[in-house]
Formats: sequence, C-alpha cells, structure tokens
Amino acid sequence: MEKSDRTPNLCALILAGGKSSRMGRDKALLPLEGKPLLTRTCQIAQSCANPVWVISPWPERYREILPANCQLIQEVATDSGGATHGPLVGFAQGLTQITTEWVLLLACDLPQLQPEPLQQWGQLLDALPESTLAFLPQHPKGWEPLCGFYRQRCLTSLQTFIAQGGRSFQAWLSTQNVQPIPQVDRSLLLNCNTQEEWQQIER
Ligand SMILES: Nc1nc2c(ncn2[C@@H]2O[C@H](COP(=O)(O)OP(=O)(O)OP(=O)(O)O)[C@@H](O)[C@H]2O)c(=O)[nH]1
Ligand SMILES: [Mg+2]
Repeated sequence: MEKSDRTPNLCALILAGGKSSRMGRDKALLPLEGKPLLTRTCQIAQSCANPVWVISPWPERYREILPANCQLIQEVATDSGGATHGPLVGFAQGLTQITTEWVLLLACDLPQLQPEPLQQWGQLLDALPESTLAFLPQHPKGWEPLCGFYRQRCLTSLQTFIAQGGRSFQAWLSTQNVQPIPQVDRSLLLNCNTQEEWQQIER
C-alpha cells in the first residue's frame, strides 16, 4: 500500500481486550492465512492511518505479533481481578493518547476487512461538516461502532457518558452527531464471535 493512500490527520486504534468467551480462545490470536487476526487488522489499518495503536489490558501477549511501527497502549483494568469494562471504556482510554483529529476505531475480530474500502472512507472525512463527531456504517438496528471513524474531540462527551455509568456504544452514539458511511459492503464487517463462525471463515 502506498503512503499516499493514507488520510493525513487520521490514526487508528484497535481494540484487543475482549474476553473471547464465546470463542473460547483469544480472537486476536486466531490464525488466518498464516497470520494472527490482530496482525492482519493492524496491517490493514496501517494502509490508511498513521500511527496505528492497539489498546489492551494484556499488551505483552501481542508485542511479538505486531507489525513494525504499531504501538501498544496498556489499558487500565479497574478491579483487582483484572476485569475490563468493555470496548467503550477501552476506546475512551485509547483516545486520551491520540492527537490526530480523526481516529479509525477497529475491533480485532473482523476477518473480512479489506484496506481499499477503509482508504476510500477515510478520503471522505475532509468533506464532513465540522459538527460531525463520528462517521460509521449504519445497519437497521443502529451503528457499527467498531469499524469507523471518530473525531478525537468526542473524548469529552465520551468521558462524561462513562462517568455517569454508560457502557453502551449505541446509547452514547444516539446522543452524538453521527453521519452514515455511504454504500458499505456489509460482508466487510463480518464479526466472528463463535467457533462455528470461525470455521465458516476458514473454509
Ligand atoms: N481494549 C479492550 N477491548 C475490548 C474490551 N472488550 C471487548 N473488546 C474488543 O472489542 C471487540 C469486540 O468484542 P466482542 O466480540 O463484543 O467481545 P469479546 O469480549 O471479545 O467476546 P465475548 O466474550 O464472546 O463477548 C474485540 O476487538 C474485543 O477485543 C475491553 O474491555 N478492552
Ligand atoms: Mg465481536
């Protein structure tokens, strides 16, 4: 991928801190075409954003498998048992490290993700009104929060929402100015959560 395909002022943040309880093993490490899913996701993110960050409560687990120039952020798990508070809190913690105007937020479990659509979407950011805080795929029941773009300044409203006990992306987004990404091929967003879903992807 050429550097010129990257949108200036856009970094990426990849969430790798889920429990993978439905899969029964760490989804970030599932091997797809010979590489861990997280490695693949980082490489795709690098094709359109710079720098690429990975936030996790257990960063050492991933250090060896990250492409060069990807950076790890240690997530602070807030109870002594090391339990995490889910993707919204992980996102907020990661956002505090970010200085670009926009961030591409990605789950690590998107095995059908491709670089070209992300690059094309990234090129639409400049044309959005200043008031737009997020640019996300939309589906009939709401937004796809873990494969889309957020302005860094949404951190303030996100922190307020979390301080009030909010943990739901959909609930937070319903109070924000979000624009839909047009004409999204939904197969890109396929999320693999169970062994059965993973076996279908491997085939
Ligand atoms: N950094 C961080 N990422 C998280 C956290 N919870 C979920 N994620 C990530 O968010 C994305 C979507 O996670 P889910 O598939 O909904 O949840 P999961 O916990 O990984 O899996 P289940 O236990 O089966 O629900 C994945 O990339 C997860 O790694 C968290 O507390 N911190
Ligand atoms: Mg999932």
